[in-house]
Amino acid sequence: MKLAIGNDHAAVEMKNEIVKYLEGKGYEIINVGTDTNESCNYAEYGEKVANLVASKEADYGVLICGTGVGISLAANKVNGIRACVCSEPVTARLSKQHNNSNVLAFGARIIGIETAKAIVDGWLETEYEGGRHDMRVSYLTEIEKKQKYVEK
Ligand SMILES: O=C[C@H](O)[C@H](O)[C@H](O)COP(=O)(O)O
Repeated sequence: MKLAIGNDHAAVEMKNEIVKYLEGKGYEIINVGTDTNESCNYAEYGEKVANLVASKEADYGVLICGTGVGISLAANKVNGIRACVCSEPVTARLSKQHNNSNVLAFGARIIGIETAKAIVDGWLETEYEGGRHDMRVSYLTEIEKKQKYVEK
């Protein structure tokens, strides 16, 4: 499985740990995050990962910034992306099972590395359930198609 990973300056160390952890488990990683502590814009990295997932160059995306919020907001602007910020594994699992999330986000300033690993494990191990959730998840795509308010 191919995973795209992105991060801003707040999450370089955690990104490196997570990349090492996931590579150790056999995942192929496309790292498009920053590798320096120089202040940068999380939105650029959320966009990069989202585009890799939307274009199917990656199966899933993992995003890390200070809180996970800004970088997931950016990813969710890309059509087809369902990015969820999770600070514990139960929400991460349910975001896949019920919401078919395709991008996982969390905050390097919010959680520790062991929680981050548990969140990533739970999310990657869980499958989308389908069934009653299909029409709800499909409606998210319908919202994208209906979008008409463009901020200039
Ligand atoms: O949602 C945004 C992220 O948490 C950023 O990592 C954070 O805003 C960066 O903050 P600072 O510029 O103070 O390092």
